[in-house]
Parts: sequence; C-alpha cells; structure tokens
Amino acid sequence: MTATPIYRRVLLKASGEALMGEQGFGIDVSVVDRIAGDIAEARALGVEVGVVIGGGNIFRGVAVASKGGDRVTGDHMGMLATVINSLALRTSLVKMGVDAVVLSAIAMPEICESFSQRQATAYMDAGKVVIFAGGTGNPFFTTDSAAALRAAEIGANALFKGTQVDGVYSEDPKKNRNATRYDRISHEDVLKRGLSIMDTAAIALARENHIPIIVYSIHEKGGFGDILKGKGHCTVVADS
Ligand SMILES: Nc1ncnc2c1ncn2[C@@H]1O[C@H](COP(=O)(O)OP(=O)(O)O)[C@@H](O)[C@H]1O
Ligand SMILES: O=c1ccn([C@@H]2O[C@H](COP(=O)(O)OP(=O)(O)O)[C@@H](O)[C@H]2O)c(=O)[nH]1
Repeated sequence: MTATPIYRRVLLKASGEALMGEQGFGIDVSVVDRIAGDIAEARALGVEVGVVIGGGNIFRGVAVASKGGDRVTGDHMGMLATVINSLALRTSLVKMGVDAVVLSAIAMPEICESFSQRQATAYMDAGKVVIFAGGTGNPFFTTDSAAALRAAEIGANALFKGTQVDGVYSEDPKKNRNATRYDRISHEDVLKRGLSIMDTAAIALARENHIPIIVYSIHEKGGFGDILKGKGHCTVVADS
C-alpha cells in the first residue's frame, strides 16, 4: 500500500553546489539522476513538486564582486547557471519517464518557456514537475529567495531545502562540530539567532506566508520521499 504523503504540493530547493558531486566544478550527472530519482519517488506518492535549483556549482555573483568585478553582471551569470542546472534536471526526469517542464524568470523562448504564476500552477495541477529557472530574475537575490517566492506563488504546503547538512544547528556545523541540531525551530528564532542556513529574505518570506521550511541533506538517497512519508531526518522550521 502506498503511504499517504504529509504534504500535497511542495517546492524543493536543491543546492547547486551539491550537483558537483566529487568534482570541483560543474555537473555530475549521477548526482542529478539521483535527485531526479528522489523527485520521481515523490511524484509516485502523488505529491505535486516544483523545483528551484541553485547555480553555485557553476557561478556565484558574489565571487565576481569579491574580485572587484561587476556584481550585477556576476549575478546575471549566476542566474544563467541555474538555467543550465534546470535543463540538466529536466533531462534526467524525462529520461525516467517523469513529465517535467522548465519555466525561466528570464525570457529565453528558444530554450524554455517563461515563468508566469498562472502557467506554473496549471502545469502543477496537471501533474508536471515544474522547474523554476533563472532565480527571481533579479540581481542581489539568491535561489533561496527564489524558492520562497515560488513556494508562495504556487501555494506550496512546504518548502524543502535540500542542502549540504542534515538540518538547522545552533551554529554552522561545518565550523563547529559540537553544534547541536534542532528537530523543530520557529522562523522567528532562526532569524533572531542569526542561523544562516538560508538567507534572511527567504526565511522572512516563508514566515509571512506561514510556509514551513524542511531542511534536510540532499545527499541522503530517498531522504525527500522519507520526509514526505512522515519518517525522514530533517529540521522543521515552522510557526511556533
Ligand atoms: N546554523 C546553521 N545550521 C545549519 N547549517 C548552517 C548553519 N549556519 C550556516 N550553515 C551552513 O549553511 C550551508 C547551507 O547553505 P547554502 O550555502 O545556502 O547551501 P546551498 O548550496 O544548499 O544553497 C550549510 O552547508 C552549512 O554549512
Ligand atoms: O534571484 C536570483 C538567484 C540567483 N542569482 C545569482 O545566481 C547565483 C547562484 O545562486 P545561489 O548562490 O543561490 O545557488 P546555490 O547556493 O544553491 O548553489 C547567485 O550567487 C547569484 O549570483 C541572482 O542573482 N538572483
């Protein structure tokens, strides 16, 4: 018997950096295939899935600015990187027989459709996985903010942050091995304690729209599906 998922419609933010796998740069197709497999499992449970992928495996605007370059151009390059990753994910999903479409915040009609809230919702209602490319379409933002924004626009029941660590800690666990992990914490406390698991704009937007954020390790095979079945390993950031 198939388990009943705890959320009907979700937005998954997949770390761009995770797509590198063991490489120092670019896309490891086996990692993309694994993430696509996790999404396929969620679809099989009947969950409607929207996805935002980062671009940090290819480009980050702040890296350009830190070397004295033009931040806005750097951010444009970062947004284009998210389009490349989105196309890679769509390819993997389609290969697995999962119907998926890329909608970009930056118009590039020869490559993919442009984003509109109406079209995105219609595709999700029809059971397609919708991959939101190009971030918010604006510089000085991140794909975390894009994920919170799209989650609000599509009426997602939860925002999943699939990242390098398995939850929210009292401090960055990569810097302090003794940091303690929370099973549950409020958006308010994440902001007040300056826990930088996601940028503050993303957390504030999720808080205003009462969207829980589920932080889990994107490296854990089947982790996404397990959480949807109510038995996964994660931190839930939700209204207190
Ligand atoms: N309080 C915290 N709890 C968990 N992770 C934290 C915390 N503070 C900083 N981090 C770091 O935030 C990183 C995830 O954020 P980010 O760089 O946006 O990754 P992503 O590639 O998923 O977008 C983690 O790899 C972790 O090292
Ligand atoms: O709305 C957005 C989303 C992303 N970016 C740029 O795209 C890069 C890649 O996104 P991000 O760093 O969020 O990816 P991730 O951390 O998930 O790898 C960012 O550094 C920004 O330069 C942007 O300018 N506006």
